[in-house]
Amino acid sequence: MEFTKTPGWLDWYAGPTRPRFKLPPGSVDAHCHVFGPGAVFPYAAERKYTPCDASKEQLFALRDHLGFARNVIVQATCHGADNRALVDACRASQGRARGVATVRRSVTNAELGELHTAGVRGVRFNFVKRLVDFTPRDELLEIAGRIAPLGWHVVVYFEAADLPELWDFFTALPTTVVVDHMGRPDVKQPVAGPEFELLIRLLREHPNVWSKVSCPERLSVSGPPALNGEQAAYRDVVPFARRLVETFPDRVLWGTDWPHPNLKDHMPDDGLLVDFIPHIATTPDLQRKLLVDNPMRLYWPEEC
Ligand SMILES: O=C(O)c1cc(C(=O)O)oc(=O)c1
Repeated sequence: MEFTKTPGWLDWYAGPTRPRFKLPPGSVDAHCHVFGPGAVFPYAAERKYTPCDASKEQLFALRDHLGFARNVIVQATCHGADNRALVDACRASQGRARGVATVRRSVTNAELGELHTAGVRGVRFNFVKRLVDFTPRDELLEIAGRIAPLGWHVVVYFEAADLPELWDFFTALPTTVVVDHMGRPDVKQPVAGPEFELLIRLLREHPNVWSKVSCPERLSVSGPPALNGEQAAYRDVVPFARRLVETFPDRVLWGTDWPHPNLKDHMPDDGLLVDFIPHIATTPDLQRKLLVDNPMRLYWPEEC
């Protein structure tokens, strides 16, 4: 199937270029979303933004276009704790997609079992204030305690400035903990500065903590290169992602973040995002760990 456009956010977007970087066989896009379609899977009443529809068919076409073998679909806040669109996409993927869901304390064990059967292997806790209302920490700890026996992990999304306050909560979690988007560092600060150093310390002192080295397009101040530009896209993010990849090669994941909700200034070219990878994972060994070995161990351990 061709990569097709939907009305709205994606409408003026020509579609991703084909990356020059050839992904290792079996690569996993370990952070992407499906949105709706809203007429079938309505957006949550408590959402802070309304996205464009971004269907599973479009996601799977993008996967094939870029050269990925599999997806990890992450529940976005605009769907709240209604995981139907995510489950529908995982089921339709014929085993090529896993999911990270959002659940509330009221979720039943039977519902958790159904999510597991559909392919869900984690829950996401979101602390980004522009995206969610506050959830009491005791509720989140209770959820983490219930999903741990299923072998699931917890994905956390937060702003770097909030890490000191969240530290005790993160280090109390009984599961593998995956930090979204490198903990959103301010890339104007030095890569060896105190803010990013705290994230590095979190991973160094807690071997159950992983990080996604995703979302240069959100973190960058320098932005994408001009068309036909020679320099690496989002080059100011490279030192941050590269430091994580080289220091913790067995605990990093990469994802497109398609369809890039809430980016107001530009629509990222997912082909360019793939071409960012060899700048942060500079050897075939690091690339294979980042794109194949690590996500497979976390999401398809039965195949490892
Ligand atoms: O930075 C964001 O706006 C964003 C939002 C969501 C979400 O709404 O869940 O997910 C992401 O990975 C990133």
